[in-house]
Amino acid sequence: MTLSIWRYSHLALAVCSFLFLIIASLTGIVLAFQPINNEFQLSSNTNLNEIPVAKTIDALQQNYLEILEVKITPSHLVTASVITDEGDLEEFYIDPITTEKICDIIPETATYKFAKTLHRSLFLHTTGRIFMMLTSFILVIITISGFVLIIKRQQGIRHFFDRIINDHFFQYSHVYLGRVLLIPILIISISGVLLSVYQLNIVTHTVLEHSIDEDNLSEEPTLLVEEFPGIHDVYLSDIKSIEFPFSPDVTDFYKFYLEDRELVINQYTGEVESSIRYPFSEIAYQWGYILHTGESSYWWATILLLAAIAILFFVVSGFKITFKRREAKLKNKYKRVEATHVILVGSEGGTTLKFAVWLQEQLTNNQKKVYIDHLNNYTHYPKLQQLLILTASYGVGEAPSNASKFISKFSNVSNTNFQFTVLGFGSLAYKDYCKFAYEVQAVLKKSPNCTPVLPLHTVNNQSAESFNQWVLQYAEVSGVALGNYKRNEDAFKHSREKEFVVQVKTELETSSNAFMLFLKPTDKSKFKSGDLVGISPAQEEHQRLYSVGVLPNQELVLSIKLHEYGKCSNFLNNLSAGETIKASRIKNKSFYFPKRANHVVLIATGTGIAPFLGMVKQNTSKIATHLFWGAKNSISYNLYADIVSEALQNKQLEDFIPAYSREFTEKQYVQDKLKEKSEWLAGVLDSGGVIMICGSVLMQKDVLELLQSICLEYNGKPLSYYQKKKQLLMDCY
Ligand SMILES: Cc1cc2nc3c(=O)[nH]c(=O)nc-3n(C[C@H](O)[C@H](O)[C@H](O)COP(=O)(O)O)c2cc1C
Repeated sequence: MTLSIWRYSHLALAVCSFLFLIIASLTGIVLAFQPINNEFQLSSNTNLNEIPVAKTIDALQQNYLEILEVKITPSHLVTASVITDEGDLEEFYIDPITTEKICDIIPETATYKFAKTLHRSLFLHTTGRIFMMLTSFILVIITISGFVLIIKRQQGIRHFFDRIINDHFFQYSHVYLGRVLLIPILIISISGVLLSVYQLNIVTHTVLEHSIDEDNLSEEPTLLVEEFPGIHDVYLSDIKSIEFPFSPDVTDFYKFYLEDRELVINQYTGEVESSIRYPFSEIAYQWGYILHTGESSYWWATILLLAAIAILFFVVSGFKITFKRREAKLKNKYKRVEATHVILVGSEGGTTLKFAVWLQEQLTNNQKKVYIDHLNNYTHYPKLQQLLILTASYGVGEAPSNASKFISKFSNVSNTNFQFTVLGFGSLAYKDYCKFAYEVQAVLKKSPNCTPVLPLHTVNNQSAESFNQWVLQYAEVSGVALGNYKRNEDAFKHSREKEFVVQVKTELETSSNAFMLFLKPTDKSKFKSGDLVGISPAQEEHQRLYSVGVLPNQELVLSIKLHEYGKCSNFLNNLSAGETIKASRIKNKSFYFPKRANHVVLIATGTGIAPFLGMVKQNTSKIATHLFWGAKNSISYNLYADIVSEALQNKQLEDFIPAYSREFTEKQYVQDKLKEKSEWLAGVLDSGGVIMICGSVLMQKDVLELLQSICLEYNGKPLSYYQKKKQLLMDCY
């Protein structure tokens, strides 16, 4: 709930102000160039904090007839207003030591002037200034709410700079840049408000009143400026400007405007006749000016420039994220009161909605009267037969904002007997994997008039494969013909299809119903073990993905389970050596064998062993590698025996630990074998070792639960700690 308040305020404020933010950023980019440009054109190596101000005044008085004023610009350049020997009043940049003219003051370009007025007041005078002040203020709140959202997303301030988990480009970069530029943007916006407050005269500049006893002013002893006691430790870097005495009258003074105070100096004796510190408001204004304009430093101006560009990017990416959330619209053909099948969705980022909308379409095609809605809108459905819930988890295993009221509503609304099924969408990168879906399942299960049609099914990282597994099970129990959900093609980068020659197609191993296929690319293959290969059994058919191992001779090893009605597995099973097929590579960078690790533990069931066969064969640096493999019986092992035993002999594999579920009277699963080695596994993770899991999601779920308890018991850390450090790699389907 709190998450959505922050999110809505972040979004609502951005929507209200985005036009002004775009104007402010674009003009800010132009304005930031001025200090950078000046600095490049006139930069000198002179260090103003090494030049006593008296020395410069002395030199000026020798070189010019009369001096009116000297200014130090925020970018540390020195200008002088002087009367020249020709009697002309001129203002120019001077060398701070010789006081010779360097060049005329560079006039502001028309573009700069235009940008400045637009930036400050939109050419609308006071009204425009008020708008720009409000824009700056809104930007402060947007930045703060963004900061809170990042903390919530990263699950705590301690994890603020941790890896950003599983997201599309715009979401990822929005968070990434937000973290990097948070402080500069906060500074820009706060200082913008401050400057506007002064421009609008809400706060006025303080005029310091010096009270000097003019009757007691002395002209004795007359000293050279160099000997003035009042300024002997004042350097050019301390000064903003100096006004020179207008006449030789003792009541005309040198007026020094320093960073923190004003000094009035007797032009004869050099005594300080008055010194007044600026009030805090004036110092704050000065800082606000320097920080907002970047005029004091080339580096800061560059950061401001980047921040202004980033604000433009935030506007674009923010809208992209919002539109993505709203991409899948919930539209209904049937009314709530006539629906027999109700799909309720819990989604924050919008991806779960896509799965739900697809399911609605499939059920409608099967002549079901379907009604789809957000979980929060749960209500009475008079004809309800089946309730299908698809929900993501957020925060720390909490409900997405459109599902936060579901559990309380469920206990207050009554529906007559109905069946239900819950599908949890989540990410194993979070320690509370699909927790909200489990909560929903538990609540429904407790209710006497609800009957589950299937056990809870979870989908990691929006895996289409995993969702399709549920689709198959659901189709079977409910007797409806559902299609195959196609993954979002953007999520995976397919390369072009290429030709592969079948080297070997093994016989079908009947106890596991699996076979192996060895493919050789016709050109230079760039596959790596762990990549996926996409094969379509016929044109127009969508690709099926298989995890591949790559042998040292660049042959691809695939291990395939034959499904009775599986088009692709039958197509592949009917191949023979010498035939050519087309396939494409899908890079799977997050599932490559580590280049460096003291131990690697490989865990697979059934055909999930394929990528590991390639990995061990290419383990030339002989990293201590341990393979746990689960299957029905030892006969299933025959398919892989040659490769595994050769790797064991060559020390590319340290040990092979099989677990057979139907070999002995006592069933053994891969997690049982892992449990026997709990302490050792904890040590492997603690010392930087890597665990890789490939195979079924059901095995994956059990293994992860076990690893989680091992990590907590022995290392006092959750499994997600190691996952974030890339010590847990998974490819399960
Ligand atoms: C900030 C944030 C927090 C998340 N927290 C969890 C969590 O606690 N448990 C979980 O299983 N998944 C978590 N996820 C992953 C999402 O549930 C998962 O990506 C889901 O598919 C998103 O679906 P949606 O786009 O429909 O919201 C989180 C994702 C984000 C961005």
